[in-house]
Amino acid sequence: MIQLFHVSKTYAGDAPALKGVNLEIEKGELVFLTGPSGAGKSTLLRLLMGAEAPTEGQIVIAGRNVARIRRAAVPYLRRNIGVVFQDFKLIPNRTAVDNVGVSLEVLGTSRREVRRRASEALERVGLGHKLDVLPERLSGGEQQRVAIARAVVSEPSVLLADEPTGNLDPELTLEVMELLTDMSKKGTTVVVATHDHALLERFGDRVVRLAGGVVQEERV
Ligand SMILES: Nc1ncnc2c1ncn2[C@@H]1O[C@H](COP(=O)(O)OP(=O)(O)OP(=O)(O)O)[C@@H](O)[C@H]1O
Repeated sequence: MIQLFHVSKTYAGDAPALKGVNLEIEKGELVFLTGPSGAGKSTLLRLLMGAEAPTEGQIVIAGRNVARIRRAAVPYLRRNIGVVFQDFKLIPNRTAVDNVGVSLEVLGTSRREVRRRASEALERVGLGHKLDVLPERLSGGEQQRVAIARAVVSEPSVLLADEPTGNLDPELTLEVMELLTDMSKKGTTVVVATHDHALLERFGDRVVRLAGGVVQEERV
C-alpha cells in the first residue's frame, strides 16, 4: 500500500531530515513510527501526505507515485489519505457533524450526502449521539474522535496520525488506539508517529524506529 524507495529529505541549509529511507507497508497494517525528537517522524508523515516532496527517492501510495506533487494529484491525496494531528483544531462554531463534513464539502459532495456520511463516520467513532454538539461541549477524547471521524469520512485507504494521543489521558488514549486498531483490522492502512512507549508495547504490531533520519530498527 505504501512504498518508499531511497527517500531523502533535506531542508535548505540543514543536515538531511531523512536519509535513504526504504520502507514497505502493507494494506491494513498498523505501523508505529518512533524515535527521538528531530528523528524525522513528522517529516516522513508530511511526505506521505504530499505536503512536501522528497529531495530524492520515490514514494508510491496505492500504486500511485506521490513524490512529485502536482496540483492534479491533490484531490486524489485528499480522498485517499486521512490525517490526524495532535493539535487537531476543530472549527469552534461548527457542530461535530459539520466539522466532520468539511472535508467532503471541499470535494463538492451535496449537502444531504455530506450530512449522511458525516453522521455515519461519527457513529463509527461512538459519537452518533453528539452530532449537533459544538466542540466546546465535548471532552478532549470526544474532540479527538471527531478529528478521527473527519479524517476517515472520505474512507481513505491510508490514515496518518502524528501523536494522535499526545494530549489525552491514559483512558482516552486507550479509546483512540482501540479505534485505530479497529480501522486497521477493517483494511485501512494506519501509520502512527509517537514517543509513547506504552503504546508501542501494547499495540505495536510493527515498530519503525527512526534516528537521525535513518531507519534503525524494525520489529514486525
Ligand atoms: N520545515 C522545516 N524546515 C527546516 N527544517 C525542518 C523543517 N521541518 C523539520 N525540520 C528539521 O528536520 C529534522 C526532523 O524533524 P521532524 O519534525 O521530522 O522530527 P520528529 O521526529 O517529528 O521530531 P518530534 O518528535 O520532535 O516531532 C529536524 O532536524 C528538524 O529541525
